[in-house]
Amino acid sequence: MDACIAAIDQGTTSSRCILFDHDGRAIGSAQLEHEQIFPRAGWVEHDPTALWRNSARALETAAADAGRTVAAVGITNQRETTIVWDRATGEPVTNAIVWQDTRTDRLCLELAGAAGPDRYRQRTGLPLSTYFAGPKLRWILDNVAGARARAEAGELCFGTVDSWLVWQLTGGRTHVTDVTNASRTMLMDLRTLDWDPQLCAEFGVPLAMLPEIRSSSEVYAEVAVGPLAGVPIAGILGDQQAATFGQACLDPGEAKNTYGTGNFMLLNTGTEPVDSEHGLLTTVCYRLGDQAPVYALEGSIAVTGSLVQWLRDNLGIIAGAAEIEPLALSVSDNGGVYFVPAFSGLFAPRWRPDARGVIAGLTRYVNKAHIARAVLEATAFQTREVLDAMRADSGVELTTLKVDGGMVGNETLMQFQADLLDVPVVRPVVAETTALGAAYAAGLAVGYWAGTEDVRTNWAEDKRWLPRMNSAERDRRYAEWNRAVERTYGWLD
Ligand SMILES: Nc1ncnc2c1ncn2[C@@H]1O[C@H](COP(=O)(O)OP(=O)(O)O)[C@@H](O)[C@H]1O
Ligand SMILES: O=P(O)(O)OC[C@H](O)CO
Repeated sequence: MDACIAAIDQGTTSSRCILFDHDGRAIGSAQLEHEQIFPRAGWVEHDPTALWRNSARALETAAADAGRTVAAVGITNQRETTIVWDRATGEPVTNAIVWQDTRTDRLCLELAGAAGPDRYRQRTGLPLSTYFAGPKLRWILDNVAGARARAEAGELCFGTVDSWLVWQLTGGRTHVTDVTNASRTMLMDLRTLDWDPQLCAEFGVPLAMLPEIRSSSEVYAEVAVGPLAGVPIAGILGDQQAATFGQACLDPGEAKNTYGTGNFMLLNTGTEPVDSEHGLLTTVCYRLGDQAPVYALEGSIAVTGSLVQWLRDNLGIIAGAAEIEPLALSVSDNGGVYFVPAFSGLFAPRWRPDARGVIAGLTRYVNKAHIARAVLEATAFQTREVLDAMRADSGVELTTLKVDGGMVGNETLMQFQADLLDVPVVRPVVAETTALGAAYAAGLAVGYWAGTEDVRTNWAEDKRWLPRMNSAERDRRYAEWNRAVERTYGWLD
């Protein structure tokens, strides 16, 4: 039987492994959820050992079930989530601090100083925000007993989840990351693609604890533990960059939007970084071996699918995510309700750490179905803000928006999205584009696929939603949304 490529997708809510064949079709998978740990308001943690254990188990299970030879392993991961571990024992010094965690809000204000949050934007492409790994790493060094001294003595390693998984897969021999993940730390110079010693000094991060930055597609090492020992690890991409690659957005001007825990729209801008003046991030999209890096503009939204989970877990209005669609459709509109889920402040394009969530427009008339509708609409409205910023920064007018992620099974949301953007929304046959992108990166490095033309050829459309809302209605609703967003501002000092 033909060999296949395995992709580990270590995400915010679960770890999965998907196996792909030459046509880019999924031929097997396994998935395990892990605990979301909320020790205090604003704090979000994961147990690093659970992330590794679940990823390893998913890899082994998927490979055993498929019974095919695995030619290479690719890794894609929730980005920014920060792990520090002991170089000798592999023991984490504390839980992983997750990208959504806001404990570093005051630290970010201090680091910004009089220069403000855009102090490092030119060099890193990022505003100073709790979102990124640099401030989280600084927090660990400042707050975990003995961590700074041990880091300075070279005893500790830092990594985003990709680094952590490679370290574990190689039995502690290989400490690497790829350019896409490194570009989310605030410690890498976006143009040299290397750690910036001055930035590291300003963040108080010893260079000795940082992984080596490599491309997104090359053989880094072989798996050294478990039944897949000897298989090359040959691709690493942050999950949103992987989805962009898996969606075959390989030319400047092509974009995708992923609807998962949060939403992330990435626009390929080619081999030069484009500075954003409208609240987007400049990030590395991918780098294949020693080819020139490809950059992207990114609009990151912290809370979209996780608002559906919140409705399920915190309010109990639905028992499962799929129930939101029939509930929302049981009423003809949102009843005047707008739900702005600023649970971690607001990310792109507003970057308002002082904001907190608001449900606006409540009256005695409103019921849970209106709230469900407002929850779905919140994802589409936030995406509209990001697309407007993309347009303003790049001048690109998208002819279609490629979508993927867990929420795109929700047809009501997809139709509303097309209506609100006035752009057709297109879902591919393989909706697991994140894992697919990592598989392509790994498969290209070992010659399983010949070149990026294969990525393009394998992409196929499944369904398309065309805009059908009139512009007056679109403008009215968007104006109401904007009024609701303004009411979230200034809740925190
Ligand atoms: N039918 C649905 N309607 C709305 N949201 C959904 C639906 N199915 C799943 N979701 C949401 O999608 C998210 C899961 O998407 P996924 O891409 O697997 O996330 P991640 O990779 O961030 O873990 C969850 O937050 C869930 O609430
Ligand atoms: O795990 P996901 O799919 O929600 O992605 C999280 C992002 O990488 C955060 O930047």
